[in-house]
Amino acid sequence: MTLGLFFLVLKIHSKRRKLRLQLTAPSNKTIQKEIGITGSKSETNRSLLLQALFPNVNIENLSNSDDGEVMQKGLKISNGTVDIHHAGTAMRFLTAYFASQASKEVVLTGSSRMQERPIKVLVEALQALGADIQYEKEEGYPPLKISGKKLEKCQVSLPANISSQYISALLLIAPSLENGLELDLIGKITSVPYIKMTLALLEQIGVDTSFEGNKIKVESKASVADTTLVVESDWSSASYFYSIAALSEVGSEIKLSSYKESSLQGDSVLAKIYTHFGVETTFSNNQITLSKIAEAKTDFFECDLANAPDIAQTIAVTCLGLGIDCHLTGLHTLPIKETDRLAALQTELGKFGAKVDIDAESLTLHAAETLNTGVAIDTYNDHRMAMAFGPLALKKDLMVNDAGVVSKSYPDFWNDLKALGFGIAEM
Ligand SMILES: O=C(O)C1=C[C@@H](OP(=O)(O)O)[C@@H](O)[C@H](O)C1
Ligand SMILES: C=C(OP(=O)(O)O)C(=O)O
Repeated sequence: MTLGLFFLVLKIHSKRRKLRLQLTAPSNKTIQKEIGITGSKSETNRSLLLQALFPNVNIENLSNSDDGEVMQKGLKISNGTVDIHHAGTAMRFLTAYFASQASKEVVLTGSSRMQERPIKVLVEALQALGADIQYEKEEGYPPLKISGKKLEKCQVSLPANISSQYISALLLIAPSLENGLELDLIGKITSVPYIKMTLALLEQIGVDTSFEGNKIKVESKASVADTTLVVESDWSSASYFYSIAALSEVGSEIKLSSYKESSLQGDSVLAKIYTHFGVETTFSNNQITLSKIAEAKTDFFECDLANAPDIAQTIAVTCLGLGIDCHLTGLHTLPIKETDRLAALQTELGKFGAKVDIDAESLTLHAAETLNTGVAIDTYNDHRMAMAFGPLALKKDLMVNDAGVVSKSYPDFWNDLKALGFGIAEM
C-alpha cells in the first residue's frame, strides 16, 4: 500500500471508529524536513465571519480543520439546527452572528462537551444589546435558540476573564451594527492576543477600532472595499514541531510554512520560549526554520501562558521529555476548553512517572528520572492532548488513543509526523 493510500484509509477509519496509534521515534533523530501547515483556525473563523458580513472580502489559505469546516457550513444555514461539534470559536462567533441577522432562526448546538462549555457571558451581552436568545437545555450553556433581529444598542459591559472568544464574537459583528459597538471589559482580560487579532483583521478590511485600557470601540461600516485576507499558517500547530525540535538531536532543522515574522497569533511567542530548550527560529520568505542548536539551557522553566493558553500542553510535554521541571501559570481558562486540560495533563503526564501538581490556574511538573514504558495516552476528545504527546515518541515509544481527534485543528498531523520519520502504526 502506498503511504498516501495508507493514510487515506487511516483517515476514513478514524471517522468510523476510534483510531489507536503506536508511535515510535524516527531512526535518525537528527531531523531535516520541510512541512506546509494549514491556515490558522482562529484567523480562518474570524475571516469567514467577516466575509459573511462583507461578501467582497476574499480569503486565502483557509484552514482545512474540522473547526473551519463547521464554521463554513454554519454560516450557510438560515433556519433549523446548526451543529458546530467541538468548535469553540464557531459556537461563540456564530451565536453573535445569528443573533444579529434578522430573518434567521436557528438552534445552535455542539458536541456533548460543547454543551458543558459556558456561554452565559456572551448571551447576556448580546441580550443587553437587544438579542433574542434562549437556552434549550441548561441555563448558561448551549444549545441556544436564536431568533435573529436587528440589534439597536451599541454599548455593553462584560467580564473579560473567562474567555476572549466572547469579546471577539461581539467585535466581529460590531461593524454591521448601526452605531458600531463600545465594549467595557470587566476584570483581568484573558487571551489578549486573540482580541488584538480580531481588531487587526477588522482594520485590514478598513474598519476603525480602538483598544485602550478596558474599553474597545469599533465603528459601524455599511460596506468595505475589496480586500483579500491571507491567513497565516497556524502557530499552535507549529508548537508540536517546536517540541519535536527540542526533543531531537542537535543539528536538526525543521522548516515550516507559511509564517510571518510579525504575526497576529499570540502563539508565535513560541519562537522566544523555545530558545530556553535550545531551539532557534529564523524567518525567511514566509518560512520559519526551527534549528536545534544546543542542549536545553535550563533545568527549571517558568512561564505565564495567560496570553497563549493553547501551547501549555505542548510545553509541559517538552519539559517532560527533556527531564526539566516546570511551573506554568495563567492557565485559568484550561478547565473549560475541549476537556479540563489541567486535570487531563495531570493524569497523562503522571502515566510516564512525573509528579504533577495543579491548582485553578497553574501546573507544576516534577519531571520523572526515567520515563515509564508502555504508556497509552488518553485524549479526551481534545486534539491538543493527542498532538502534544506525539513528539514524546522521540524519547519513549507510546500509544495514543482516539488519535483521530487531531482533525479539530490539524487533520494532516499524523501524516506530517510520518513524513518526519516517526513510526506510526494503527493498533
Ligand atoms: O479566539 C480564538 O480564536 C481563540 C481564543 C482562545 O480561547 P479563550 O479566549 O477562551 O482562552 C484559544 O484558546 C482558542 O483556541 C482560540
Ligand atoms: C481551545 C481551543 O479551541 P476552541 O476554544 O476554539 O474550541 C483550542 O484549539 O485549543
